[in-house]
Amino acid sequence: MPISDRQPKYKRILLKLSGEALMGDEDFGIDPKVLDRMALEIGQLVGIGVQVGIVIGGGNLFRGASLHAAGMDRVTGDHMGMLATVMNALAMRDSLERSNINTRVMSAIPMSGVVEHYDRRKAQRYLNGGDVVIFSAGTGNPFFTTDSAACLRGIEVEADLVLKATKVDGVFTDDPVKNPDAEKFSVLSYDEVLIRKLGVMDLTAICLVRDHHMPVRVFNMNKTGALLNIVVGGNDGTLIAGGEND
Ligand SMILES: Nc1ncnc2c1ncn2[C@@H]1O[C@H](COP(=O)(O)OP(=O)(O)O)[C@@H](O)[C@H]1O
Ligand SMILES: O=c1ccn([C@@H]2O[C@H](COP(=O)(O)OP(=O)(O)O)[C@@H](O)[C@H]2O)c(=O)[nH]1
Repeated sequence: MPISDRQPKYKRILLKLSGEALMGDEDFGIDPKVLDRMALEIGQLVGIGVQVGIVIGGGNLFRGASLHAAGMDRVTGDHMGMLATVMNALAMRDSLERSNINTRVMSAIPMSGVVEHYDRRKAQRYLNGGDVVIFSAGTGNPFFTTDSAACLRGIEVEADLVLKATKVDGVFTDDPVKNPDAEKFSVLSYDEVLIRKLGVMDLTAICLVRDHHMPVRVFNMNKTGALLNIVVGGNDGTLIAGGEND
């Protein structure tokens, strides 16, 4: 049976796309080819009835910590980083809508006339109606990351799973980009991620999902079809879930 004919395992997911993933092979900015490929894969989920929320990062444009390292005030840098995520969200919406996928962009920072202000109940209504909802501007607060925003929004809108799309195949014993001997985990508890200091997500995000029992799957977005496969019950990447409190 083709995957696209299979029943989804999850009704509602929250997909975290890093800003860097949108760069493709470029050093900065957005590669429209990458956006269109992502739109195609997201459209496959919508096509089998999965409700999709998305949080996009901004690391392809600005990161507060890097701007601060270069001398800028940290909060100003974080504001720039959050605005960068809104630009990415607009580009993603454009690509999704060109693929005939109804898409809403909400922002944690009010931006009247450009995008809607984030409203949880409205977001849930849009998701129930089959629209893709992109949650932009992170949490709206400095000193947080879009990984934390993805976990927060996933918990708030009662997603069944947070999916973190990365450039690597999952969570490893060490950064696989730097250490070719690193080994991949198929399943990990939240506490193992914290105790082993596995750097794939920041600690704030991991603590949040642990406290609210939200499962997270880390997977490689460059593998065509991996996203759809996971949503129909496949085991691509690494599942972070469970532990003593579950
Ligand atoms: N233990 C680990 N397992 C997997 N990836 C790790 C680990 N430690 C660090 N990383 C790095 O984390 C990155 C994934 O995080 P991501 O949010 O996509 O990147 P970034 O933080 O650069 O935006 C991977 O590209 C990988 O290089
Ligand atoms: O709740 C948030 C989310 C993001 N950011 C800022 O936005 C930047 C871009 O987000 P992130 O680094 O998480 O993007 P990604 O790594 O996913 O591309 C961050 O570096 C922060 O400066 C922030 O201040 N608060």
